[in-house]
Amino acid sequence: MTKDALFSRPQKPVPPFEFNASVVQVFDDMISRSVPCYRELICRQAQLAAHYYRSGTRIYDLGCSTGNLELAIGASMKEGDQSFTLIGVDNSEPMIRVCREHMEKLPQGAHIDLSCSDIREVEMSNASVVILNLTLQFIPPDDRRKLLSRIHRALVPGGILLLTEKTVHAHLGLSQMQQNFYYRLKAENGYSEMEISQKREALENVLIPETVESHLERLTRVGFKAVDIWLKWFNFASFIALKDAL
Ligand SMILES: Nc1ncnc2c1ncn2[C@@H]1O[C@H](C[S@+](CC[C@H]([NH3+])C(=O)[O-])CC(=O)[O-])[C@@H](O)[C@H]1O
Ligand SMILES: O=C(O)C(=O)Cc1ccccc1
Repeated sequence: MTKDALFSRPQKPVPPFEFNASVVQVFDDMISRSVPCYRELICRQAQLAAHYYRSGTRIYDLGCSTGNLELAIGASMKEGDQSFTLIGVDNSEPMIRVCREHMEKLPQGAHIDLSCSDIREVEMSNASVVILNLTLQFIPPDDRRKLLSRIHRALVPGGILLLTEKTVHAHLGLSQMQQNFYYRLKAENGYSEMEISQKREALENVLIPETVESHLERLTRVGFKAVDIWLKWFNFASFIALKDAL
């Protein structure tokens, strides 16, 4: 795994963050050192996907990156010896290229289609599971409700959305405390003050977090009947939203 040192040297100015070939090359190191509980997120969301998957339907992984969830879902399904159909979508061509290489490791029975597209444009239907794992935060806020509404419509009865996001808190003091603990985690994971500061600048207006309350309100408004927060770490939250209350 290539170590992420993309922000270790001074950049003047720091360019806006993008999922280009340089980021893809260090992505697995970057995300595992920058997202708290990342391995837990991958493992449990894969198990949840296997639990709720219905034969004859689809799983959509929106913002699939290098395919970590695809591989974990394959492993979880293998336990139940299920074949499944998964559509992975990402608009970064280098990401999809690496994801395609990783799909070679999937067990028999996995039917994976990868699409290099914008998730706001992708057609979705007959889904029992849709996953937005750290992706909605990169979608302009004005486009988020329409996307979530399309996801809700694409789900079959009993279908679920798994949504994980970086968040902010409505109370300024709590928000600052959460951010301080987050930057402490990054420092504990080996990032320098310069890397933390330059990454923050690069993500300004690129990664736009919202409050937990905003996510809950929007999920209910687009029609999800039951929502739970199954994991939370300071300024990161993972939601499971059920299309029906059953
Ligand atoms: N409009 C868009 N359309 C399609 N893809 C997009 C768009 N905007 C961003 N992306 C893609 O969304 C992904 C966000 S990373 C997801 C991690 C992954 N889910 C994982 O489980 O490892 C999260 C992170 O790096 O913090 C990147 O691959 C982008 O190219
Ligand atoms: O929010 C941050 O400071 C991050 O570093 C999150 C992140 C992780 C991986 C790619 C892009 C952003």
